[in-house]
Amino acid sequence: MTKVKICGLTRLEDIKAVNEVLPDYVGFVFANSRRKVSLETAIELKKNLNSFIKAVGVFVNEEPENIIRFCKEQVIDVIQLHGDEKEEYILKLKQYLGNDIIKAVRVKEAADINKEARLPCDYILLDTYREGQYGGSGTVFNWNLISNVSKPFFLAGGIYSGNVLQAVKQCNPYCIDVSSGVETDHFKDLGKIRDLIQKIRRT
Ligand SMILES: O=C(O)c1ccccc1N[C@@H]1O[C@H](COP(=O)(O)O)[C@@H](O)[C@H]1O
Repeated sequence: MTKVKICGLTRLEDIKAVNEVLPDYVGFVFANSRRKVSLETAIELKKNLNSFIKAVGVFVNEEPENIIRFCKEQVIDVIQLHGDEKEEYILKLKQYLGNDIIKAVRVKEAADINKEARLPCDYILLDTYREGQYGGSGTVFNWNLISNVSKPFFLAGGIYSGNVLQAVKQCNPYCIDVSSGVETDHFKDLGKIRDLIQKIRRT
């Protein structure tokens, strides 16, 4: 079954919401964003998170030493690199950490996808390219650009309960990744999260 990641949790009530519906992953954004959380907040959120849910740390061009520190604090289980990180950067993290690594690709053209899939990461994440913004755009990209991806991939960018079934059917991702599409007035909305997860799990 297609897995689900709910990204950009910031409050204890978000944690209570996901504990009810058990997505496979949740994301804590440590990059510049209105969803950014501090290490201290993330520690508190993770303490209250159901242990079946994996916590993903979302970073953009972060110092590797900080990522290593966050992993050692056991705040995150999986690392999501959503910036311009290259092969040497990923290899450096791999040298010190056993955590799975997801590398985001902001897709402009089909060739971008398998170029990034050759990086020494465990998964890639396909997201919308938007000038001047690394992620959380709430915008869909052209899914027709996806074909024969050589690694399991997360599909992100503007997914919500109204297009998630089409996304699963057309793209067959390993995991659906959603942030803006399960928010109301910039905060996570349990009704929207529940609706999305129910739709995926009925497929
Ligand atoms: O969510 C953010 O604010 C964010 C900031 C910087 C990098 C990545 C970010 N989130 C990731 O963006 C995608 C798509 O989100 P959306 O559903 O279109 O809002 C997702 O992978 C988030 O992990």
